[in-house]
Amino acid sequence: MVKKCELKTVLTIAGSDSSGGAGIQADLKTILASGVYGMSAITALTAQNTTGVTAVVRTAPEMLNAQLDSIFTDIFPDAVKTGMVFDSELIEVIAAKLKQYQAKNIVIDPVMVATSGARLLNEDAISALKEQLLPLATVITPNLMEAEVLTDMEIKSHEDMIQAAQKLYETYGCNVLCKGGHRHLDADDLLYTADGPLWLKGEHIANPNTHGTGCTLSSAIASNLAKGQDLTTAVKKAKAYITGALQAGLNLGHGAGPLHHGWAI
Ligand SMILES: Nc1ncnc2c1ncn2[C@@H]1O[C@H](COP(=O)(O)OP(=O)(O)OP(=O)(O)O)[C@@H](O)[C@H]1O
Ligand SMILES: Cc1ncc(COP(=O)(O)O)c(N)n1
Repeated sequence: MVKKCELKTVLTIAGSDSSGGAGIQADLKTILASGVYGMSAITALTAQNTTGVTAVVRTAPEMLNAQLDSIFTDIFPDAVKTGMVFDSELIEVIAAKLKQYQAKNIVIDPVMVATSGARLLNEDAISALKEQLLPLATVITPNLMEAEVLTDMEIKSHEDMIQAAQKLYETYGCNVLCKGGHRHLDADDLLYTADGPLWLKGEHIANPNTHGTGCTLSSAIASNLAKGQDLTTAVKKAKAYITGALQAGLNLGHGAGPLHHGWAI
């Protein structure tokens, strides 16, 4: 007789990256490395590698619906993260299912464009993302460019990051982690909650292999929330995870390569 084992569970709703560096694959690696059980609902298949995306096929809305029903009616996730959601029809399905099943600990990574330049969210889906998904989030994790699009502001300084995060917090009623990975002098992220702004300081690591940093960070936050950590602890530990995964210096592929998951093992 095998002894019973309990694990917390995380669902990622995102696109598949055939090279394993971002999307569903990065999410599941991070979730596993965090000691949590991972599940996936795939929004799109991408043919992609470290140099770029060559093809995208989106999942039919009925199929995304069916994946979400299968998951929520059996193994209820302790946390959910969303990544590439691609278009407004898929966003509608996701928002409806998150509401129907009263999902908790929702981390929304408002993925818009891949590091390599490919669009992962249709231009006309930005309003659906804002109106339907962001208000459901426990925390949203825009990078600087995404925060600019969502706030219609130019973000250059630390002060701009605070203003943008505050605007998002007030408009959508969710906590905000504004990521500073694209800053050149540092990699300071800003967490904005009911307690106001909190800087998570980071040194810029000179590693060109940053494919999937955003996916990894949001999955680590979701895993930590699933384990019962409060948001600030979850985000601080996720920042430590991404820093270690970048410092490990994995070097694969001909372009911006993937991260080293399980670097601490
Ligand atoms: N070169 C770096 N040095 C240190 N930390 C970094 C670096 N690049 C990214 N990070 C960290 O990685 C996390 C993800 O931030 P980033 O701004 O890269 O998100 P993103 O653009 O959404 O990621 P992605 O490249 O997957 O789209 C943040 O915690 C950020 O500070
Ligand atoms: C399926 C999928 N989801 C997300 C990203 C963003 O990651 P990055 O900005 O590092 O390319 C991606 N490239 N592919």
